[in-house]
This record gives sequence, structure tokens and C-alpha cells, in this order.
Amino acid sequence: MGKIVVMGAGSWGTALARIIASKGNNVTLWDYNEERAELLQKSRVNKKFLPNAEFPETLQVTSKIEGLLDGVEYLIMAVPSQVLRSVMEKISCQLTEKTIIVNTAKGIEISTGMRLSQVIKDEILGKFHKNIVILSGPTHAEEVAKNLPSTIVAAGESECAKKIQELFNTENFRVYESNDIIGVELGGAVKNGIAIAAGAADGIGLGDNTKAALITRGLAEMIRFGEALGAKAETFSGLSGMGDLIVTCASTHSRNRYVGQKLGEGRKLQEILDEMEMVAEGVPTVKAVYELAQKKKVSMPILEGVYKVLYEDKLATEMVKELMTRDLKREF
Ligand SMILES: NC(=O)C1=CN([C@@H]2O[C@H](COP(=O)(O)OP(=O)(O)OC[C@H]3O[C@@H](n4cnc5c(N)ncnc54)[C@H](O)[C@@H]3O)[C@@H](O)[C@H]2O)C=CC1
Ligand SMILES: O=C(CO)COP(=O)(O)O
Repeated sequence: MGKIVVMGAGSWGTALARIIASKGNNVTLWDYNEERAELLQKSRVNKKFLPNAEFPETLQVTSKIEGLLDGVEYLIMAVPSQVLRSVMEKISCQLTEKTIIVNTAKGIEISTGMRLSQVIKDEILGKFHKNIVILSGPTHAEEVAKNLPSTIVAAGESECAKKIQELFNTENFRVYESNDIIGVELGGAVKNGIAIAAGAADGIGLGDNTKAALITRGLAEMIRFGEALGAKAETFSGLSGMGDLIVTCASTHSRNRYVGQKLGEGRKLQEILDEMEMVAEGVPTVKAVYELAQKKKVSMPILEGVYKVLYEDKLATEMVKELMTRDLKREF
């Protein structure tokens, strides 16, 4: 196996690096924070986010970027969506057509409205476009790190996607292949906004019926949005669409659901974000999706409601009332 580097030692980068390293591969996990990288390398565990998930001997952690990517064959990106471009900017000159780049972040770049594979393409300047694979699905890092059976999709040009399927697949981490990069990316990005709405319903104290309604009608919004941007509708009924939507709307591990819950309890967005140590991708991504949906004239009432709660100080209770009192419609 060639050289493997995972960039971003947050909970997801750490969980993914452990999977590949546990298969006997040498893996370097990079983090921009020197202190964190040193602590992880010394303690051999990410105590704060993934306690009890010790590092295999084949996993090394560093914050050094010089020479890090010389001859790299597999580059796994696990940094938040809004910083992906700045990290790619620093490293793109070290990459060659031998490198397969795997993005695992779930979002849309707020300043450009670009999907993350587009951001990567932008930064590698057209050198080897076909080498980009998206890895996305219902996979909370906390459960993956405990080896609980999980499933995910690797989307890309067939030869590269198959290599990534092989690289990550284990008996507890089953990887499917897809050629719908746009659909897989948009599923992972947009579900975060719907999960904020589901969390808000929890925070207000609404019930299981409400959550099922948000998941189902949220999926309809994801499909409409996806099709308008060139995705295949069927992808949204798969793991990276419905699968990830269900887990993110329901799981106590979800940071997006958590933000929604606190908003539903009446807390202010900035206070919630200031107290969080982890990233909630839905917050910027909702803005990017809202703007793209307006441009493409796609109806996304739940997403629009979340946008107004996040950015126009609307109360979550008002959002629910507005959604329930819209004009009556056919379901399909
Ligand atoms: N945690 C999870 O269960 C899953 C997360 N993801 C996605 O993975 C991405 C990363 O999420 P997590 O690891 O959970 O986040 P996290 O909050 O645990 O860690 C974020 C990571 O980004 C790094 N980072 C922050 N600012 C940076 C900068 N300016 N430059 C370089 N690195 C920077 C941090 O050092 C840290 O390593 C997100 O897009 C998330 O949606 C995808 C699947 C599962
Ligand atoms: O994407 C995820 C699980 O599949 C993680 O969701 P959160 O970012 O909401 O925690």
C-alpha cells in the first residue's frame, strides 16, 4: 500500500485514520494544531472525543506540513467545509496525478456556493480531476470508533471509488460504491440543515410524529434540490441521503441536532456555538443551500425555516407554526 495521509484530527479524521491503520497500513494523521497533534501522538488516544479508542501502532500524528505529502497515494480530507479551501491551498503543490483525494467533510462552501469536490478541483487547478472521491453516509464517529456495524458510500469515477472501497472496508465498516458524486455530496450537506430542524422539534418538546414529518418532508426537499443541481434522485434514498438524514435527526451524537435542540429551548445561536468544541456544519451550509435554492427556484420550506431561525432571529416555535399552516398541497 502507498503512502496514506489523513488531514484533520477531529473526531471523524481520527476514527477514519484508525480504521485504515487497524488494517495494518501505515497512516499519518495531520492536525493544524501543534499541541493537539503532540498530545494525540503521545497519549495514543483522542481522550476528549473518542475515549477508549486507542491508536494502532501503525498510526502516527503530526502537525508538520513540509514533506508530509511527498509521494502520497491516498489523501483523506477531514477538515470542516469552510476551511477545506485554505488547507487545500497549502498542500496542492505537493500533490501529483498519483494521489487519490477523498473528501469526508459534509457541507457547501458559503462564500462560493460550491460543493466540496468543486472546491478541491478549484485548488488542484484541473490537474487530476478524476481522482476525487466522496465518502459519506450514516456514520457517527463515536460509534465507528467502537466498531459498531456501520455503512457508507464511496462516490467517484469507478476505478478510484473501488480503490477507496477496498481501502476502508472492514467487517464492521461496509463501503458501497456510487458514481453520483453530486448526489452523495448534497445528501451529506443538506441533511445537516434538516437535522437542525429535528433538533429544534426536540428542544420545543414536540413528538415522534413531528420528527417523522421533518425527516420525510426534509427528504423531499433534498431530492428537489439535488435534482436541480444535477444529482440522481435515487441516490437520496440511499445511505448518503435517507440513511444519513435518519441518523443525524435522531442521534444524541449529532452536533447539528444539538444546535437545533438548544435553539428550540430558546437559546441564542452565538451562545450555543461559543460553548461548542466541535463543528456544526449545518450552520454555514444552511445559508449556502438557502441562497442556491433561491437562485434555482427550488421550494425548500423546512430549510428556509431553519435559515430564518439561524439568521433572522425567528423563534423555532414560529417556524413550526409556519410550516404547519402553509397552503394545502398534494404529497407528490
Ligand atoms: N464526527 C462525525 O461523526 C462525522 C463528521 N463528518 C464530517 O467531518 C468533518 C469534520 O468533522 P469532525 O471531525 O467531526 O469535527 P471536529 O469538530 O471533531 O474536528 C474538526 C477538525 O478540524 C480541524 N480544524 C479546525 N479549523 C481548522 C483550520 N482552520 N485548518 C485546519 N484544520 C482545522 C480541527 O483541528 C479538527 O481536527 C465535518 O465536515 C463533518 O460534517 C462526517 C461524518 C461523521
Ligand atoms: O454526519 C454525521 C453522521 O453521519 C455527523 O453529524 P453531525 O455533524 O451532526 O454530528
